[in-house]
Amino acid sequence: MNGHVFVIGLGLIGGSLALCIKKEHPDATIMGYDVSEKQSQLGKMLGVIDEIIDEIPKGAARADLILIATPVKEVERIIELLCDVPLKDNVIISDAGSTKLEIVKKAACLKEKGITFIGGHPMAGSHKSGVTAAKSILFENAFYLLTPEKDTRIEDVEKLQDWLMGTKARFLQVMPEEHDYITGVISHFPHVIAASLVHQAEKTSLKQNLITRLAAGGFRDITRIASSSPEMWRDISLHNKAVLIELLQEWQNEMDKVTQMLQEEQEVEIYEYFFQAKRFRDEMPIKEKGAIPAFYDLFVDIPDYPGIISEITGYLAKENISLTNIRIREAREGIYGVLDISFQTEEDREKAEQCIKCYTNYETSMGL
Ligand SMILES: NC(=O)C1=CN([C@@H]2O[C@H](COP(=O)(O)OP(=O)(O)OC[C@H]3O[C@@H](n4cnc5c(N)ncnc54)[C@H](O)[C@@H]3O)[C@@H](O)[C@H]2O)C=CC1
Ligand SMILES: O=C(O)C(=O)Cc1ccc(O)cc1
Repeated sequence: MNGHVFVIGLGLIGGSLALCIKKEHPDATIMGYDVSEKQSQLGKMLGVIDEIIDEIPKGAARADLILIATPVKEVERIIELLCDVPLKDNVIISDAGSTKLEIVKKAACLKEKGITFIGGHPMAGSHKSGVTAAKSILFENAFYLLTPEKDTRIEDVEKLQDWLMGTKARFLQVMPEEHDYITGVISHFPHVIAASLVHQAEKTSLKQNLITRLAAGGFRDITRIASSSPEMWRDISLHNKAVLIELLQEWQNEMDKVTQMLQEEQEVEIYEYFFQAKRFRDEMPIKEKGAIPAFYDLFVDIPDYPGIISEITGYLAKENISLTNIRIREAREGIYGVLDISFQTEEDREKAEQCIKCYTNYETSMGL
């Protein structure tokens, strides 16, 4: 397709969407605006966008497609602004926010002006932020939820999907309320729990300093998402507070039951609690994209001695496994470091894990 695409918010998601659109529609002009000049400059330097826009109205007036990929409270403010500026009659506006109900409500002013707004949410991403983390394969095979209204023209939904074809995502239409409940359960609530586990570890580590040093494996996996942008998650939590409060109440009731099972040493019930959780989780299509992040990173605990990186990359090369990036993430107590190796596919990551297990005794994990 030919035309002007205006991406507002050049972070992980906005940058990745821009790359996907450029790949599929090389004749399109991608304009980008970010409140942070640094992100805009980086976006241009990395070839994520063709043109930097310095004020939203300037880009909006020329756009055939506007994609808003800022934190969700900012999405609302930007929609308000777009309601008051000149736009092309046939422009399509969409967003990538993790919540939909408040955003779709806010977009009523666009509808009054005869402008098409279709809520969107690509269900893949990561705890990383910023345009430098953007990549065109981020959404491949992931679900991409759209929330058109009953009277949204089918041609407009199709046009939006055509623009977004390069994501190679699977589009699915849902109602905004339904969207916020589902993502509340599978994404927003787990985020609150991950943050709470980290808080608990921090508090307890004041009394017992071995806690942070020994926190690895399961703790690392279950809390990886707590390293995501606090600004983004503040906004998501406020937008979806009704769902989150309901889920927190249910969770507290369940934790009361677990407390009771432990106090009364109810062996059978405790076994069942873990068994039923394992059964349901094992049946979930959790390996599919959308359920897990699209960054195929493998973390390897490595001893701190010269030549360790070339030793590991040597093993991977021997097995013909290509990596896309490698860096040391942290050094612990001057003894261990964590090597963060990124791969193009899940298959490569799994092969690498086997390879490192085969050649070394170093511990590996999928999340930091
Ligand atoms: N990170 C993830 O895995 C996913 C995030 N989302 C949603 O996508 C949106 C963007 O998230 P990320 O790209 O991860 O965040 P990010 O932090 O990487 O990027 C957000 C960008 O928006 C910019 N920004 C903030 N306010 C702005 C404003 N008023 N005008 C212009 N730019 C502004 C920031 O400077 C930043 O560069 C959020 O709404 C988030 O809920 C959706 C799917 C996955
Ligand atoms: O990092 C992860 O595992 C994520 O779950 C990323 C993510 C964050 C927010 C979304 O709305 C969708 C996906």
